Amino acid sequence: MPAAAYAGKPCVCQFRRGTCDQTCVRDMLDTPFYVACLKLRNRRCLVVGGGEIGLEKVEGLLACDGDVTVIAPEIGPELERLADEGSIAWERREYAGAQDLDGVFMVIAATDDTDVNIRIYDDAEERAMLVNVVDVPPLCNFILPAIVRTGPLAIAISTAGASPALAKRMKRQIAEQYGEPYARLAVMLNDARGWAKATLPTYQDRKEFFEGIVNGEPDPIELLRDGDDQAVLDLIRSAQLAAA
Ligand SMILES: C[C@@]1(CC(=O)O)c2cc3[nH]c(cc4nc(cc5[nH]c(cc(n2)[C@H]1CCC(=O)O)[C@@](C)(CC(=O)O)[C@@H]5CCC(=O)O)C(CC(=O)O)=C4CCC(=O)O)c(CCC(=O)O)c3CC(=O)O
Ligand SMILES: NC(=O)C1=CN([C@@H]2O[C@H](COP(=O)(O)OP(=O)(O)OC[C@H]3O[C@@H](n4cnc5c(N)ncnc54)[C@H](O)[C@@H]3O)[C@@H](O)[C@H]2O)C=CC1
Repeated sequence: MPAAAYAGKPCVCQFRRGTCDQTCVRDMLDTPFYVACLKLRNRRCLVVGGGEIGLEKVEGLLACDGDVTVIAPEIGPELERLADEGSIAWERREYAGAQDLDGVFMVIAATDDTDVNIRIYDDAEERAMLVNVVDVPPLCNFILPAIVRTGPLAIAISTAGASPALAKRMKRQIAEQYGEPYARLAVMLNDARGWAKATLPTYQDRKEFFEGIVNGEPDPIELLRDGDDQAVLDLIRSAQLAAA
């Protein structure tokens, strides 16, 4: 019986392994994913396919300052607008093969053609580069989490593919709990990092300084929730005076 995810469309397992026995679905839950935060600025990120899903992926990459190229014979109006304004490069053609991956850091395949998606995965794996074929776990060497992003804070939620719908629900709930005040506190503490490195001699001193503020009384998050940013700046200032 084919995996539910592939109902009505060709199952990737059939292409790669003959008969689909849902191995790919079991593999996912047995896979420990190494979670990292990638710098995309000035790195070439390729999205193959320019429909609704391609657009979603492009927006995620642009939000992280990726240098984005789309390869697709046809793209949607919003992608066309992004190409016209110079935010992305559009190569109006089909995926041509491994040479399209030259100098590319990461490729996301969002075409509606399974054979093309498989080729992209194989070409990328051959080069040991990052590849995600949208919604096809066996053709991904990285998967995308749901993300709650506020200022410098990014909270990533992954279920290892078990349930993207659940990841979306958790995203809503986490966004309600950790929002603006946490992001503002992170920025304020970042402003004190230079001082701490220059003034406090050991890692232990700096750890105590930052943990003292973050976990101290009064609670800086409560102060920020009340809109009292100045009280938090004062808190940091007095911790600096006490520590120096
Ligand atoms: C493995 C992974 C690979 C990857 O694509 O990276 C993958 C795979 C699959 N997704 C499927 C379905 C859906 N995916 C979404 C949504 C999102 N999917 C995302 C990530 C991932 N999806 C990776 C694992 C993430 C993790 O670790 O949990 C999110 C989080 C991030 C993003 O895409 O950027 C984004 C929400 C972002 C947000 O809103 O913030 C929805 C809901 C919706 O559409 O609104 C549904 C329908 C509901 C449901 O199925 O739960 C299917 C079945 C397809 C089918 O049935 O045909 C497969 C394949 C399979 O299960 O075999
Ligand atoms: N639309 C949706 O809500 C969802 C779609 N998906 C899957 O994601 C994939 C993309 O979805 P959509 O964006 O809706 O598809 P779409 O049909 O709107 O776009 C497909 C894109 O791929 C391009 N393309 C086709 N062959 C190509 C080739 N050889 N080289 C380069 N580009 C090529 C097309 O020109 C087009 O830009 C599909 O496999 C779909 O099953 C998965 C989950 C939800």
